Amino acid sequence: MDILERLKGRLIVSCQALEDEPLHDSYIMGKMALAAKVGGAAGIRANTVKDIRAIKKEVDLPLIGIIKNNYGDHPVFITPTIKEVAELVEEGADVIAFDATDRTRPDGKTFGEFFAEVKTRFPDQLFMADCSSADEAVEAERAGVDIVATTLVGYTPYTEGHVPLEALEEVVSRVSVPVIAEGNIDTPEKARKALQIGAHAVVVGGAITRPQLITKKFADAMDGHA
Ligand SMILES: CC(=O)N[C@H](C=O)[C@@H](O)[C@H](O)[C@H](O)COP(=O)(O)O
Repeated sequence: MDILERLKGRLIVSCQALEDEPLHDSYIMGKMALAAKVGGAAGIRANTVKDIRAIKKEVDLPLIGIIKNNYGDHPVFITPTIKEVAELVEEGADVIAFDATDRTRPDGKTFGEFFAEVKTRFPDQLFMADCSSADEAVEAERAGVDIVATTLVGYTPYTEGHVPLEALEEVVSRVSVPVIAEGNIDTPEKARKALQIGAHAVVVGGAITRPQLITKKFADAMDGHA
């Protein structure tokens, strides 16, 4: 069965902890991925070569790889240049995701220029476009990506406050490639709703793998009762 077929209608768990997060450790991300698999996840999304290697030791699920790289304070940081793409191809990531927003990248390229170069160099690789709007998803499809995702809805200045599931609905109505719902899907109900809207699969991160955020939800809800 091909990768997209294996992910259809299923949950993908994003296992990420950046340097400033309590669980920043590749061993822990490997175990998070194992816990996700035991719980029924069909795929994993992971950041960095180190984490991908640790996760592959624990699970044999389809993997969406990214490399978050900060070039100064440039706002495009999810797999921003072809250098990070090449590293992920080398690691054998099943799908490679990258920022596909309508913003110039740290090396001065537009998304279109970046992806044309990527596709020429790695014609057989599956690619997923992390978008913030339906217009960007349409543009990414036109450029030739295999999957579009709502990962960055609300994270660009021009989508601030946009509701992820509403954006998903618009994306689904305007593209033909599979759409992955990702970003602020923080309840099982929202995940199911995303599939009903027409998402091919759903990525959940923080609500499963960032315990500091989960704890805060409880602590906040209990505030004022001590
Ligand atoms: C905006 C950004 O940097 N998003 C990142 C993309 O890889 C991750 O930090 C998110 O955790 C991931 O997209 C899953 O989303 P959520 O954790 O909301 O379920």
